[in-house]
Amino acid sequence: MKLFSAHEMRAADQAAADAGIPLLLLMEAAGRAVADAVTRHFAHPEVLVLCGGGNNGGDGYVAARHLLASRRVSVLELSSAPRSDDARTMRRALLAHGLTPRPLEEAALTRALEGRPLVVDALFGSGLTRPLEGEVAAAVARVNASGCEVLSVDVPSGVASDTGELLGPHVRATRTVQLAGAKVASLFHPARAAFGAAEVADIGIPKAILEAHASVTVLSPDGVRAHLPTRAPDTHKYEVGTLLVIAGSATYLGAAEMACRAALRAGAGLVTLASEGSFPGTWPEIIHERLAWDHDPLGTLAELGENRAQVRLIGPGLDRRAAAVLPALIGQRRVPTVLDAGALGGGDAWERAVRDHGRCVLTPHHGEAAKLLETSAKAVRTAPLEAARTLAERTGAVVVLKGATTVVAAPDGRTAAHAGGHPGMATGGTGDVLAGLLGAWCSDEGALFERACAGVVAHARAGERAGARFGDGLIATDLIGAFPEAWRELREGR
Ligand SMILES: NC(=O)C1=CN([C@@H]2O[C@H](COP(=O)(O)OP(=O)(O)OC[C@H]3O[C@@H](n4cnc5c(N)ncnc54)[C@H](O)[C@@H]3O)[C@@H](O)[C@H]2O)[C@@H](O)CC1
Ligand SMILES: Nc1ncnc2c1ncn2[C@@H]1O[C@H](COP(=O)(O)OP(=O)(O)O)[C@@H](O)[C@H]1O
Ligand SMILES: [K+]
Repeated sequence: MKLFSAHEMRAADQAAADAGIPLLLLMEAAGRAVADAVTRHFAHPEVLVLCGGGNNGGDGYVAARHLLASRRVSVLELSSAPRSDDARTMRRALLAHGLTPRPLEEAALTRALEGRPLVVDALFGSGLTRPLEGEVAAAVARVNASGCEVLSVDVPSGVASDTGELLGPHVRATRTVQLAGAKVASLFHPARAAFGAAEVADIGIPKAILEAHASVTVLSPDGVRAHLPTRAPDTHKYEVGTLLVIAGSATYLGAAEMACRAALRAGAGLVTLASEGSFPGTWPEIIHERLAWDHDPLGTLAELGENRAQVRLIGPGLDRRAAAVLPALIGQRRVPTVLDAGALGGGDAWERAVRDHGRCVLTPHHGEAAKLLETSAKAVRTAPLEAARTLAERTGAVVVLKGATTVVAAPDGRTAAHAGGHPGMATGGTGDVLAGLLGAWCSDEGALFERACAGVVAHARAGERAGARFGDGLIATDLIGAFPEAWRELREGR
């Protein structure tokens, strides 16, 4: 499934019109899809449709007409003269069926809500240009306070469709029928919550046109299945990807260990941890190589044979002293290299090393991305798609921008987003687990973007499984425990 900005959606509409499918046809399909969703999900005998002056209101008139056959329908409208020609046409069609919209005034709305109807919110869609205020804002507040169930058309009115940020008063929908494609706001918090249950309705725009106009893919288990690693029955450990993990410090040895454990559970052929100090070795499968950051660490690492480091993961819990050699360390081997946490150093030399390397995967959270982009974490949170794309373009690396919704961006512009997982994953170490499993899965250097996408979905699925068991009290090692079953579910399409 694709994710659309308002601009991309308008371009797709226009392309459909140019190809011979006028907007009026799309509006008819949109309104019918909304009426169908009402029939499928709500039993209310009474439906109150609120129509704005744009095309979103036009969809509302169409839905009202289709619902007349099965429900008691009333329509309140923001302006008695809709601005768009198509919406005007649809309003006339409704009049022809004997239903006359009334002005959306305070007294009329209060009276209508007393009957506890299902409210169909067709006030504003993707054409919102500024926060709601005045009478409209008051009407939205009244609808929210009424406790009535609300089905929003395309976007909950007042939510700006291109950002997860909430700009002002908005409808809190029970369900939203998005038209033709998912909107950016439906995937990112906090706006995501305003959509309630979100679905996408096909309104007759040809698939090829939709594909050509959207730049972001919404990740799903079905979408990444083809990119899960598989192994031949006669394979051996040096063929499925050996991983060198350069990580850990006296304080953060656990981060290194969790990354190594996750990599093993994600099928790495051999996992070697290079860190300073002694390693407790609670998992005997992890091979430990001692490293001294003050004494020729690059020399020690160079001595490790090629076959021990077909992929590298650098960063979880990394000793601060490693910062001095990071650029040289990144450039030391040209194998796929995942850079996480302490290895996301930033600065000119670091950026050059990452770019020259050309096979890196960066896994910043919002704070780390902000540091790399020399901006604020708030700016990254407000525009995560742009932040991930910019970083990927600047560094030539695949970027996994982590958060409640995670964005994956490739230097060639491909972008994907995933809103899975569980809020319990907001706990120390879950990022180390992701880094470890990406290390295991990024052995296919021709498909770093695809493997990163698959890893993000599998990690989130493990979080969902662990969340179902432990709730908000889940801890990072629970993800490792849940991972094999999550991987199997993805593979088998369960
Ligand atoms: N491909 C699609 O997705 C299709 C979308 N259609 C509908 O068209 C909608 C977009 O239509 P429009 O572009 O007409 O936009 P809207 O229907 O969202 O309305 C925007 C109108 O309200 C005004 N406005 C914006 N913000 C305001 C504010 N805060 N206070 C008061 N007035 C404000 C604008 O000037 C504009 O006239 C979609 O959301 C969808 O419902 C369908 O009708 C057909 C196809
Ligand atoms: N509310 C949430 N919902 C879903 N996933 C989340 C949520 N919060 C965090 N995550 C996921 O958990 C991981 C946290 O990573 P990170 O912040 O690097 O943690 P740490 O550095 O402690 O390991 C990321 O993969 C992120 O996508
Ligand atoms: K709406």
